[in-house]
Amino acid sequence: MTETIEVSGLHKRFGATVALDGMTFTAPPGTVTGFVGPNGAGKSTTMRVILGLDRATGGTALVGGHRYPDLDRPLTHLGALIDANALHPGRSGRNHLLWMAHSQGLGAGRVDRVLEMTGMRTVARRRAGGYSLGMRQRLGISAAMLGDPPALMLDEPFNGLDPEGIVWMRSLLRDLAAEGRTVLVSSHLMAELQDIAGHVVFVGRGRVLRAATKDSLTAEFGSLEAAYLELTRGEGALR
Ligand SMILES: Nc1ncnc2c1ncn2[C@@H]1O[C@H](COP(=O)(O)OP(=O)(O)OP(=O)(O)O)[C@@H](O)[C@H]1O
Repeated sequence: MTETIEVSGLHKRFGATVALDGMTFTAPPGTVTGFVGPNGAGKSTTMRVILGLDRATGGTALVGGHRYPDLDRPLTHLGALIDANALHPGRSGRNHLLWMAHSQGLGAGRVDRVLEMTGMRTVARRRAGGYSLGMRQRLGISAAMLGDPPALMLDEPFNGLDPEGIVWMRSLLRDLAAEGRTVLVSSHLMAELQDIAGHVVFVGRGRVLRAATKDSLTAEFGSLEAAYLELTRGEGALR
């Protein structure tokens, strides 16, 4: 079960704004790949293009060699957490997952297993509208894990988690990568990635500034935070 996430030469504009300007990198199996850069660098747009939610004007985005929209039962190839708020507030967390599972030919047993894995079992029958951001993030991870996919792509998964949740998320991501999965994680929190990332892709203004192993970056700059500050200097203007 290995599925590499590969983006090559992605271009995307929103009107006059260039969101992606030749974005190219690979997230390999068996490691956490950190995807980092200032606000507006193009991280979320890249993830949305990979999922087929935004259409690039050029380039390719492949999961295990295939375009995500072409995959049969896509949740069994790539699990994604893009927007933890994308929930029907009146529906329970469990019903939200049951509906997703059904669309992929997966049963209620798998739903209960992922709810257990993310610590959501006891609150899963409550209305999702009453969930804290941390609970919504955990439900989003549950959804991403539904199809037991070999690749995961998570946009800011540490957002809204309390310290216990952050420790839990770190060890979950580390374990998922240790199982051989591809784990692509965007974050602004270099301290969270320092311990768990094997590779880091730094981006700014829609393209890659540097992609390297965490060890080589730490050897060169001292820490990921120092690497971030050096590599993204001047790239941070909100666009
Ligand atoms: N739907 C949209 N309409 C117009 N512009 C957009 C849209 N989505 C993204 N953009 C613009 O594209 C650029 C890249 O945005 P994107 O959200 O991909 O960056 P990001 O790296 O994820 O930022 P952040 O760290 O703030 O989440 C920004 O200039 C943003 O304003």
